[in-house]
Amino acid sequence: MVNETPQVMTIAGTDSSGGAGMTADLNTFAAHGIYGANIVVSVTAQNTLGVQHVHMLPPDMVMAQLQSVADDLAIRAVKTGMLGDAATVKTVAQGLQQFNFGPLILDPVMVAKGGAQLLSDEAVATVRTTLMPLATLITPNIPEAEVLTGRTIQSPSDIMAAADRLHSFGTKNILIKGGHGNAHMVTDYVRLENGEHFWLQTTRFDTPRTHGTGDTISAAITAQLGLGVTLKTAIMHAKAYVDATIRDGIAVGHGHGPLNHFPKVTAENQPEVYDEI
Ligand SMILES: Nc1ncnc2c1ncn2[C@@H]1O[C@H](COP(=O)(O)OP(=O)(O)O)[C@@H](O)[C@H]1O
Ligand SMILES: Cc1ncc(COP(=O)(O)OP(=O)(O)O)c(N)n1
Repeated sequence: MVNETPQVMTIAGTDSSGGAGMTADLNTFAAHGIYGANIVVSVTAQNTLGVQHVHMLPPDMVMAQLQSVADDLAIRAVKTGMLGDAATVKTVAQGLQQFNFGPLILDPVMVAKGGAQLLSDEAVATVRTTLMPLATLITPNIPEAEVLTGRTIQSPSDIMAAADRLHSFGTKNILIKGGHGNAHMVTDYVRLENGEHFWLQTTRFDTPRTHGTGDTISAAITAQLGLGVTLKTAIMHAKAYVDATIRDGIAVGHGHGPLNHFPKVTAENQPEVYDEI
């Protein structure tokens, strides 16, 4: 008898250039040796220069995909990426309550690196009220954390206050990603359900080839959870992995280029961990 292959799932939009969204998620799952199911909510015409067109799938088609997977597969962890609009957010929340797909990693994708809006303004409140209470972990970047909390973030204490506020919306664990800006170091902040909190710091790579970093770290966490590690270990592995995907880069396109989802991970990729910064 063959042991069941571990399975995880992404609920996201496609990226025709293959760098972000569902492709980044599936490549990340494959790089971790875990099987990935995929629920498509939107199709984007997109390249490394920007997003040219977005087509949302009807909510009943999203629900039909969720039903099909639930009827047959054994999903151990699920992540959401680009969800686009309030109707889709509501449908996904309904599906996640109806079916058991394991822990939810909520990547609240709002704006692509090129500036295109990937979540409508009215959908932000829906994410807050319907998905955040279901999520095991939310992974906003700084601008997304500002929108979700309604507060400006300018300092480490602002980041910690934002994490507390995000926690008050019902999400158990928080990872605020620090890729935006141009400081010499990139610093992510983690606040866990047990009250533990710490900063993860790595050297910033001075490169435009960072398309899909947010998708990739959240997919790596999802993959690790599917493989059975603790959330803290999953976050540490995922941080080292995303660092390697940038460090061991590839040259594709003329703008914000994609990552190398099959990189060499070395000791250099391990983040420094600080209780305070
Ligand atoms: N230039 C960079 N060098 C090193 N790490 C980066 C760089 N840009 C982003 N990261 C890391 O990639 C992950 C995703 O961060 P971020 O870019 O803020 O997310 P998003 O893609 O959602 O905007 C974080 O762990 C962040 O620290
Ligand atoms: C279809 C789709 N989904 C998500 C994104 C944004 O991905 P993210 O990982 O947040 O990365 P950047 O584009 O900001 O690097 C996208 N562009 N398209």
